[in-house]
Amino acid sequence: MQKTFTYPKFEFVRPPELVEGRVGHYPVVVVGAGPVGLATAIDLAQQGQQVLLLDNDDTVSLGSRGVCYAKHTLEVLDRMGCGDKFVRKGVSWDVGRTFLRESEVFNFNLRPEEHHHRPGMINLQQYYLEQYLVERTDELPGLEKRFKSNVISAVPSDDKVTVQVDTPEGPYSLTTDWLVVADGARSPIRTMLGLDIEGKVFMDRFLIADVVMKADFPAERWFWFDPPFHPNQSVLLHKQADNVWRIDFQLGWNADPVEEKKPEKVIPRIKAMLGDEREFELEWVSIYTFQCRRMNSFNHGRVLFVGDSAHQVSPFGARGANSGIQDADNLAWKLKLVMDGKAPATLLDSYTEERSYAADENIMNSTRSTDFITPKSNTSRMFRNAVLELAAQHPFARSLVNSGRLSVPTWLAESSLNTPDVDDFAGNMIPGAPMADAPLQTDKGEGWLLSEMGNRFQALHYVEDASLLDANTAQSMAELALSTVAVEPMVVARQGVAPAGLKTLIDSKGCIAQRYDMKPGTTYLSRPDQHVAARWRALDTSKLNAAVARATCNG
Ligand SMILES: O=C(O)CCc1cccc(O)c1
Repeated sequence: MQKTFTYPKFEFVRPPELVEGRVGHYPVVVVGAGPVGLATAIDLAQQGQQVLLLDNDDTVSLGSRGVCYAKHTLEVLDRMGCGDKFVRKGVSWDVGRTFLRESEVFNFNLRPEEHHHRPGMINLQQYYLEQYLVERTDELPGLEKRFKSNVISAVPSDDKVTVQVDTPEGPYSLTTDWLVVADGARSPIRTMLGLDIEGKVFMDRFLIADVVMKADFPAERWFWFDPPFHPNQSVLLHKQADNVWRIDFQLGWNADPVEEKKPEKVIPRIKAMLGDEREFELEWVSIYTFQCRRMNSFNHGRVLFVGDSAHQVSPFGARGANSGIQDADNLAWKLKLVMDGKAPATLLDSYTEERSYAADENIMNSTRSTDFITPKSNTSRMFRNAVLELAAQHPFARSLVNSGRLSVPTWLAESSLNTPDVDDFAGNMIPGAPMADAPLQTDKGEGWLLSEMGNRFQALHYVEDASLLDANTAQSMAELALSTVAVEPMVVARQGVAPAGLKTLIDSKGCIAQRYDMKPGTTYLSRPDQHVAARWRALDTSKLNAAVARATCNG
């Protein structure tokens, strides 16, 4: 199996610890070169941080566990300098359809409005995601990768973490100021540290069949309840790159995972679905069960947990890898400020605060979908079936159909890092919101708001005509860039070029003003991870500086 992808092999290179027989010290070590570890290492290295990335394997993910990458994840990957590659190779889609038997009962569109750069979702095999992220790491000086390097012990103390690494040429030790753990759902490091992860296991089994076939089905998510080709169970279909199609068959808890993986069991299931005439080849087959659970805290002194090591959900809604990449997005800028001495270590508590809030939202959505797909009792099954029967005719029932609510970024509305609104605003770009994209023009031509945002604090100040910005305002904006935690000032305008060399973003289609409810004088403060931190109807740099202090725990 696996005919469409050639696995890269990453060589083991003897590290200086083994060559020179010494204990190396590193400012930050990331363990695990899956999507989340790679993203964290990239984000830190992009900010000029020296990073060591350790992985126990020498290639990318065997088979494709993750499939769907959401619009927001693509925007994060854009900020990490590699979004285009994913969108070029991936299959973009916006529409999902849910069927009961052979009839469509419900559909959704992930991109209900125009003028966004990225699609609602792309589907791309996890091995491509990892390969492209590895390629991005190759472009970043200061990011060292070590493959075939298995962490066998991690001992934290007040001022460092001591790590033992096993390799094909023997073990060695190193120390690090910060250890970022991205070693997956079973997280050996979590176990080594005796830390718990709590939640529930779902009593169901699913078969993943990735098949290669030429099919002209649309690039949409199709989900069936009780289809004639797989009665009383559910089936999910997604198109991936290279004409690979992901089919998930619900099997029930009593299915034998060894038997069900055999081609002689899998192929008839696929033929029942696609018909005898359609030619296909099996690419990858796997059986999975899942859990919804999370750690109580994601930061433990100098050890920080990201992705599946910290929290897990069912695949329905594609909230696993997408939320893991948002962990990286949330953690990297905070850790960098702490490492640079520009923020206290308490800023890392806000990583747990914000990302455990997100994990709870993901677990809640994932649990609801799973309960709908796998009802726990006869009563729940009767209710579920009644909802499905009613949904085709009655809109009220449609909203109760739940085959997975697809990943969207978390609105960090409750975060202690936000400065609450004191002025009136319409719309949803509230403090804590992930910033909405919008088309614009710069002196380089047409572009997108989010391409101008991120990796630093920024202040967006709106005027009608940038050339009429008064000298005092321009001067106070320019001074924002000189603070310890620098804020890049930018002017958003319908026309004109701002004085004093301030960057001007032309809101060519009026979408920025509309999406952010901007009026002349409106000022937004955004965080390095493209979340809104604060906003006012007029620029007051003392309020803005206080909001930066609050967003960095310097207040
Ligand atoms: O469409 C969905 O809800 C998720 C699709 C998915 C994600 C990860 C694995 C998998 O087999 C299916």
